[in-house]
Amino acid sequence: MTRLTEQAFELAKQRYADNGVDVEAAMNQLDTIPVSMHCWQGDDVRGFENPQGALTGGIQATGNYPGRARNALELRADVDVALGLIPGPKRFNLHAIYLESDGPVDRNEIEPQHFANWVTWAKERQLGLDFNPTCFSHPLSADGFTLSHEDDHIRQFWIDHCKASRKVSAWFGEQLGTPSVMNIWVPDGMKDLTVDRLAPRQRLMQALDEVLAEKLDPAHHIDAVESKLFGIGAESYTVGSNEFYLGYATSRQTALTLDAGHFHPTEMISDKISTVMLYVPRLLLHVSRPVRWDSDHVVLLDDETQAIAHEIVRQKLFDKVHIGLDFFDASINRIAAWVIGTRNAKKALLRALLEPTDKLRAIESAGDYTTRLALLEEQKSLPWQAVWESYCLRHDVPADAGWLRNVRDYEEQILSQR
Ligand SMILES: C[C@H](O)[C@H](O)[C@@H](O)C(=O)CO
Ligand SMILES: [Mn+2]
Repeated sequence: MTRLTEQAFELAKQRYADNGVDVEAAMNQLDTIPVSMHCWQGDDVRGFENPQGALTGGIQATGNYPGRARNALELRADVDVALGLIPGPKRFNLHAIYLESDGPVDRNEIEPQHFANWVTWAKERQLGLDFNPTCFSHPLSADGFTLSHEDDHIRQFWIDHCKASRKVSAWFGEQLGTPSVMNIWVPDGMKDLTVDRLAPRQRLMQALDEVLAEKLDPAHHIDAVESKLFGIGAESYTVGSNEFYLGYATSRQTALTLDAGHFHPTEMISDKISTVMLYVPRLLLHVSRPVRWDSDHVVLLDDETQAIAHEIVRQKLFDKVHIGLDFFDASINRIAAWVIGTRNAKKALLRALLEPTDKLRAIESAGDYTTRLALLEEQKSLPWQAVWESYCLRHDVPADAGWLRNVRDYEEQILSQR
């Protein structure tokens, strides 16, 4: 730590202490909150099953920035660079299409062995892994339906894929000593006016029940379900709507996934956390940035990211909320995208931890809304950046934008050769 950074940190510590905030305690708490980085930022959601195939399911990675990872070795090398530039605890989130195998393996036949290299890699880095069945980019999802498909055989194929995925996920948890959160998202929906909006939902409910029928050890595996408003090509009807999954997760007591891009543009997931936590045992967050639609832009340190972090911290949901990221930008350096988005999620958490919440609560319950607003606004300019820099340096990662040099060097030496 340079003398200047040290001095800035000491002054910041004093400033926060005057405000009733223990900076060391905040930093220690931040050390207990992992952020799960998603594999799919590294290769535009292509995976290794059929990387040349189209990305379907109503999601899109736009841009053609050079150097995307083309295989698991490249993806692991790339994410290693990102991991080394982000302070504090991290996890890694895999989709089923990121399997490794000598020959073709269909989705309903995936097994833990196909992810053995990922587990070895995660063990070496003391990372927890999370998982997702991949119910898109496959010939049997081409007509827009998977778990809610009318055709029994196709529906069963996706049920079997999700069941096989649970086995992989539970194996991750067992091997790594930390539960894998497995998120089920299906793209099922219709482009245009839909007459029977009920039957696909009945089928989805039954299919999910079949997927979840086997009880798995919660120490190894957690089931989560993710709703969505609409997808490209499924603008008029989404089977797995918010109401569908809120009801499903509540009645089955699974975790509920809230993706920041999956609601109407003025609806914020930060405001949903306190509601849904009254009914579901756990939440998985897909922290993302929708620009006009579910565009999955890189996460910023913006009002909504901050509001999400405030909710987690103010309600002390550390053990009940799993923080995952879900963005994929192919128009900029993909490693930089990971670093920017993940550092921002962590900055937001740190800022939330530096809030004198009890004091603000007391002011609020005394009805002094003037002071509440004044203090909330003044806090934004307190010297949290000095705390962030010290936190980074304690974790041996660059404190400022210096991390970009590492990414540029890697780009010059490795990515530009791809
Ligand atoms: C690739 C992800 O699983 C996917 O983005 C899903 O979580 C989603 O948000 C779809 O819009
Ligand atoms: Mn998502």
